[in-house]
Amino acid sequence: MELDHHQVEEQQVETLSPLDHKFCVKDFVWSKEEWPTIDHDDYESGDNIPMISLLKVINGKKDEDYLKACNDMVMASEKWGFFKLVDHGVKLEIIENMKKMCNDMFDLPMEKKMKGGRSASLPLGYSATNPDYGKNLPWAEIIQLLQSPQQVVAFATKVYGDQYHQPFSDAMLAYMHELDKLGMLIFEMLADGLGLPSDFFSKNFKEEKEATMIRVNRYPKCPLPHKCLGLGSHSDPHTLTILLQDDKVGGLQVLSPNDNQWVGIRPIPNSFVINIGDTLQAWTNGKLKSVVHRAVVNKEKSRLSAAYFLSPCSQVMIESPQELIDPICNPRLYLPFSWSDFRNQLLSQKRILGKTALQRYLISPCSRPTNKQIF
Ligand SMILES: O=C(O)CCC(=O)C(=O)O
Ligand SMILES: [Fe+2]
Repeated sequence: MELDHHQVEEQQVETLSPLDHKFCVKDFVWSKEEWPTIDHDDYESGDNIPMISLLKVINGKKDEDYLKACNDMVMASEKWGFFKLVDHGVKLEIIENMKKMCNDMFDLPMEKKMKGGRSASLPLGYSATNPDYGKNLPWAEIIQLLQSPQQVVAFATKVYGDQYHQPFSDAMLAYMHELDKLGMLIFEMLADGLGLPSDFFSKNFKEEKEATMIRVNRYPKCPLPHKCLGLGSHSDPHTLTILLQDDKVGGLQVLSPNDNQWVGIRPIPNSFVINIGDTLQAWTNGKLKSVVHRAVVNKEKSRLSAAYFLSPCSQVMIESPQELIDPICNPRLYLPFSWSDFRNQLLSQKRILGKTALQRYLISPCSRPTNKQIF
């Protein structure tokens, strides 16, 4: 028998309820302005977002093919803030193993997962929905971990115990190691495409890995997908995001900087979606765009995504290079800031909706164009 709307809203949501509180579907209903306007599988308009292959790049030669791919990356990042990456060189086995380990963990009973539950002061570990969000709860379970091996092992040990944490820990660390390498290649390609020294970005990521992190989201089936969101509209504050979308079930939507319309990104097996974070937007004097996106849910299938957020060492100063500045037609937009200052500010803000985090570093907010997407 079909439930009516009211009965659906009153249903309990076991998979997203922490131990001490039972949520109902209605607790996850967002305010009307945020309701998705296009379905999770409406992808046509997103097909314009460029797809870049690294097939001819992985050999390491800086030839014509390499430079073309670098320019394509820069152009996509200027226009969309997003591109799709195929032939990326990360072994399928490493990706599949990470997905399996995360799915297995998400499948555990809540008491077990909650042994690795995040605390109020530190947003790392497991969480059923995101308690920071208050009114608009994300329809998602989340595992959020720093890249540091000690932290991964400590988390996995809390959930699985000393004897059984290894498969999870190894899978996560192997995945993050590969994504780090891929991230450095993308940074070098962006630098080459922008006419900067090749290591302009990548040299700042070398020693300390404390700030780089992974967020694995699992969005269960949702009985009310038109009023709920897996993840509300946001831009990623970090430098670069390497996102593994579910390879079958869509849900990632990008607010097109070109016409302010939501566009869905089609799932492509064995690909990554790359997007520019706020920090890289500031670092490139606004040339590369950090663009607002969100995750929508659906009634039929659960969906898994894993976002790897690359961040520089904490003391690195984010300051646009002279090459990207022209005092007359392209003046400096942001005050230099350290990643640790920005990160501390983000942690204190708890929840960032839309795209506001960079504003405090703007040199002259009033004289800037009023494009909501960019500033
Ligand atoms: O699930 C998705 O596709 C988007 C995830 C995302 O944007 C994030 O974790 O920051
Ligand atoms: Fe994101």
